[in-house]
Amino acid sequence: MSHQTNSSAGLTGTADSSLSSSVGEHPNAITNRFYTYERVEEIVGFIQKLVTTKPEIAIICGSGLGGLAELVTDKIVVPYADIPHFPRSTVVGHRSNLVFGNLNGLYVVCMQGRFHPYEGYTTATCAFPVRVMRMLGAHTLIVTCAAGGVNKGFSVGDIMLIKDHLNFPNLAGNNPLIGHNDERYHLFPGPRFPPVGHAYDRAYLLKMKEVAKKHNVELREGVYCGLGGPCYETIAEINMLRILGGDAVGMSTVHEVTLAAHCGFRTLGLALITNKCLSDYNTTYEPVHEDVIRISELKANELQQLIFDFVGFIKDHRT
Ligand SMILES: O=P(O)(O)O[C@@H]1C[C@H](O)[C@@H](CO)O1
Ligand SMILES: Nc1nc2[nH]cnc2c(=O)[nH]1
Repeated sequence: MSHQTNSSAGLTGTADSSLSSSVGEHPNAITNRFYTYERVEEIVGFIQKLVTTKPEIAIICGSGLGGLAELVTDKIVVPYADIPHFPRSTVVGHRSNLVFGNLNGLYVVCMQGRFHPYEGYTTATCAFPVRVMRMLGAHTLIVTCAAGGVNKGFSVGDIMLIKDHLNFPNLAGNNPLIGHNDERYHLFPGPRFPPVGHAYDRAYLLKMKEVAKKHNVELREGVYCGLGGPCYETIAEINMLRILGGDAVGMSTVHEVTLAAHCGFRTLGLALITNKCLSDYNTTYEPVHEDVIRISELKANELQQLIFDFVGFIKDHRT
């Protein structure tokens, strides 16, 4: 099964000329003109021919955390390469599959591999699968990521509940919602000016703390800083993030959660602290991606157990 995909289409502006507009030449506007309502619908329709059960939970697997999808039973694996118009993951530690199946009693869809702006994708392209998963029927998003520990009290291997984020690309005028606000998403018509103050669901956060307690896992809680990458941070940048109230730093998540808030997902965010961040000019240690993957894989079981139990909670408390 193979379909002609055009992963760069969202970047290069090869969208239909009929969709062109005299405004919005920002790359995200071009992406959003490419990933139109019809195109998202087409992708959803394609997937629904292969997967007839509606997923309730959408899970995005961070670097080295794709093993989460292995917990799913009665799996249907749909490679990104087979899905029309879908981008590909190009980063070590990220596969390129949507994995559907049962997780602790609920039907889920896992993104086994995400897209990052440093791969050359716009933040809108990176985040658009969130809309696909919402249109497939999911109401809850569990987003996971690897991150550096900005908070000096954090240790490598800690799991941090994301209570809020600092979205640096957004602060610099790069938001995945730039472009036409298409109100045809009638199941989840996000407003032109969406609030994101409660993008991370408070009740979910509290529930995850209970789940962790049962497993004797001490969770951290904090603010995730989303930067563009691919460079890890300078010492001055880490010092700045600390002053701004950041606890962990990464290169993903914030654009996904922005789109999730727009389309009405309830979101739980978990960051695995895979490395310390540079703190002073005498430190010789620098973060490397190999360490990020190694620590993620080492801690994956613990994170998977927490998510497995959390999904069980959602199942028992569905309205
Ligand atoms: O995809 P996530 O955010 O889990 O991965 C982080 C950010 C970079 O992709 C990579 C750097 O090591 O890890
Ligand atoms: N930006 C950033 N991303 C990461 N992903 C994992 N560790 C790090 C880090 O230290 N900085």
